[in-house]
Amino acid sequence: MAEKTSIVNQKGGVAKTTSTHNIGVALAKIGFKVLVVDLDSQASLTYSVGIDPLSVEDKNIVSILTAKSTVDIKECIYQVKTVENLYILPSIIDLAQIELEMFARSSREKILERALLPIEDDFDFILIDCPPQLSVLTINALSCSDSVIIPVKTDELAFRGLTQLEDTIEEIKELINPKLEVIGVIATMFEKISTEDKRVLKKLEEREQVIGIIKKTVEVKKGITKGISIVEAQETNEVSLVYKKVAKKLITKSEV
Ligand SMILES: Nc1ncnc2c1ncn2[C@@H]1O[C@H](COP(=O)(O)OP(=O)(O)OP(=O)(O)O)[C@@H](O)[C@H]1O
Repeated sequence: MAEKTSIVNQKGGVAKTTSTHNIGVALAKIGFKVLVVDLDSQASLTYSVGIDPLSVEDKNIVSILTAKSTVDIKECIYQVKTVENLYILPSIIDLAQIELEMFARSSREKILERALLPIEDDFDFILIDCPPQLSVLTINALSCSDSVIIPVKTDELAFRGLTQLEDTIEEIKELINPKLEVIGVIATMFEKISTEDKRVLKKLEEREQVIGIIKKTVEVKKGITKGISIVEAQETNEVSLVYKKVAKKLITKSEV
């Protein structure tokens, strides 16, 4: 059965998508079969792996989360062309609309878990890129995951949002999913020359299990329009090495 990990933070623009993509590529390159799930209606992860959401309009995450869906999830999963062993369950803009429908259903926290059940044994790892809200979609991701990775941008506002996120994770552990384990925080877009970044990183390290520090660099953005992650484009780049280290943490967790 796949190790399922949510990449989560209710703050926007903290590198959830970038982290999901790069950790997914790192795991796939080792030889694991990996599914990345785009749970964000902005469909950034879908774009990042080189898929136009319009080209998957009929078969995507919405198809399987909709009430009374009869679509086979296997038909909604696409191979990422540039990376062997990497697959995506893509998103489209309509995902925002089905949240309301999901909210009205009973067992609303378990809709994603039920949807993923038929393919769990087909993958070694499933990474879920969560939306930037503590919405019913995020709750679904946390409810079905074995573990959580939290990307946090090294600025004061991002740091302040952590308590609310950790409270939510604790509540989900208590009420819905006792197996959920926080693997740690990735400090993202860190700029060494910034005093604020250094101060926030120090506070993060004092309070959290920091499993990686990702520097802010233009190299990360470069591949996005081509659908190529930095772990693919520049295997030995410092950022790639950190994402590979984080991937190894997940492997260790899955072996326990
Ligand atoms: N290490 C980095 N250096 C420079 N830019 C980065 C880095 N990591 C991510 N970015 C850029 O920051 C922006 C936000 O990143 P990303 O989309 O991964 O964040 P997110 O948390 O998924 O956002 P959202 O909450 O909107 O889904 C993107 O333009 C991305 O290319």
